[in-house]
Amino acid sequence: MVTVYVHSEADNLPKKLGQYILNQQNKTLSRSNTFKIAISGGSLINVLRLGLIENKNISSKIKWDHWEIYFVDERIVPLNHPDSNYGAFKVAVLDNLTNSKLPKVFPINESLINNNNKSSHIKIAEDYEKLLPKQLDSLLLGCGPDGHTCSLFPGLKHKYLLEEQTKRVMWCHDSPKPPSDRITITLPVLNDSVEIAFVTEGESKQSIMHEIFDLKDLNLPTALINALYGDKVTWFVNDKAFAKVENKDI
Ligand SMILES: O=C1O[C@H](COP(=O)(O)O)[C@@H](O)[C@H](O)[C@H]1O
Repeated sequence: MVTVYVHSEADNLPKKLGQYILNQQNKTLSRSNTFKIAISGGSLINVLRLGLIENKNISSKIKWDHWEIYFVDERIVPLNHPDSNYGAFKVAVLDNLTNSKLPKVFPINESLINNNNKSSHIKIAEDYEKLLPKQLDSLLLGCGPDGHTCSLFPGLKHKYLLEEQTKRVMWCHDSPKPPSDRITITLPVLNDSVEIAFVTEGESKQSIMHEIFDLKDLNLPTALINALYGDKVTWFVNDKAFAKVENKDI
């Protein structure tokens, strides 16, 4: 069963998420030297800045030099492009790390980008798959208003991504949300990970939260992940996003 934390403004969702990540870090580093985490783009990035950089109580306890940071999905654009998930994370978080204890960060190989070239897109996905460890300690995911997460989109056109059982990273083409070409992790990576957290805020997510938590529509990648991996899934949502969910006793 999934765990859901619903936060009001005063509860401070970024602080709660920061505390959760810190606990994951400490738990992992008590048995290993490296904390391997994969993050999303979109609205999550600003929550990470607030929770891990601005919150000094938490930031002082983050052992960045023991972190390996990967991306659950990435748009196939140069790393300094405004649509790059790595680029957004760099500006919001990495550029604020002032001491020498920096994490190892694994962006896509931008030298492989060759515009509109199908085989180069596939190569970028294959190259990223080689970088990914067998097991990630923590996955931090977003949820789009259409129920997508990573670049796993609902609908027949993108079913090939959700159905993939072998490849761990795939090229997502014709993304309904621009940019059109992306790479994304697939379900085997979610299956192998230790913990999964979703972060969702705002009114624009109200309808989709109802579809995920009340209707449990398994055509939605997010609802499917709840059903498949519920025991290791935690949702951090704010009260605005959760306002239309009827079954609040999850
Ligand atoms: O395109 C993307 O969207 C999702 C959701 O973003 P959000 O801004 O609605 O939270 C994000 O998780 C994913 O990484 C990103 O590439």
